[in-house]
Amino acid sequence: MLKKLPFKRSMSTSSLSAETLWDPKSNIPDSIINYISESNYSNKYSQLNFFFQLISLLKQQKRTGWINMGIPNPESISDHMYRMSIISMVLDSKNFNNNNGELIDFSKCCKIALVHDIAESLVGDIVPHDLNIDKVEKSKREYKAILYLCEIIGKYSLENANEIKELWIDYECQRNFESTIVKDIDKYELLIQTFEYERLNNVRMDEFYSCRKVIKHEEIQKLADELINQRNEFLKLNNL
Ligand SMILES: Nc1nc2c(ncn2[C@H]2C[C@H](O)[C@@H](COP(=O)(O)O)O2)c(=O)[nH]1
Ligand SMILES: [Mn+2]
Repeated sequence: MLKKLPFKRSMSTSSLSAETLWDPKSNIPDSIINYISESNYSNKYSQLNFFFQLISLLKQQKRTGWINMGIPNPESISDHMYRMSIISMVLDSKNFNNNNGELIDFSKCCKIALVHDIAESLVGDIVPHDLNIDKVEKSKREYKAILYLCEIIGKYSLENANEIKELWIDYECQRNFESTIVKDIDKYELLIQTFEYERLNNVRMDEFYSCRKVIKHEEIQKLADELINQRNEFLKLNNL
């Protein structure tokens, strides 16, 4: 169950590193860099304001999967994470069983949903099977990006920075029950959005439904299957 980061990680957090030539700072657009001179970095509030400007990149960047399909006005990365956090708030924990009787912390699911793609602010939204960037390089870049983002937050609150970093690693390594639920929600949310774009554009995008087979938790399988039934009705009605 415990999956490791797909690259070597030394034990002590202080010397963690992800060997890649890619540098988070090189991906910060001039629109942000130009308005924050080095001198303004002096206090913790300017650091936090800088971090919040970096989060804007999640609101601005549209999800690559939709761009590649030519979907007009596609959702952003943060749109995706927002609905995932709402789904985490609504799901009934009584319908999830982690086999060892522990209570599932859905507020943790909510937090994981909100941070799981935060590194994409600087790395970008890389689609599965991207021919230019393999999974290991993607993970290294995202890990370097989360360390960079949390270093900035840490200038204001080391505790909160560490929480965000650990929640992100929870998801990346799927190292607890909550993160496996959020992984399922990530796929289910993609299905919801796919069906919505199919209806809006009167097209079918079959390839996105392949993610149904990796949804593990029965409650989310039920939600996904109900959505797919509705989608199949839509395809029939519209001869697609
Ligand atoms: N063309 C496809 N794109 C896909 C598929 N599954 C996900 N995606 C897209 C959606 C996002 O743009 C990006 C990754 O999303 P994460 O939430 O995992 O960061 O890839 C697919 O089957 N086909
Ligand atoms: Mn995601």
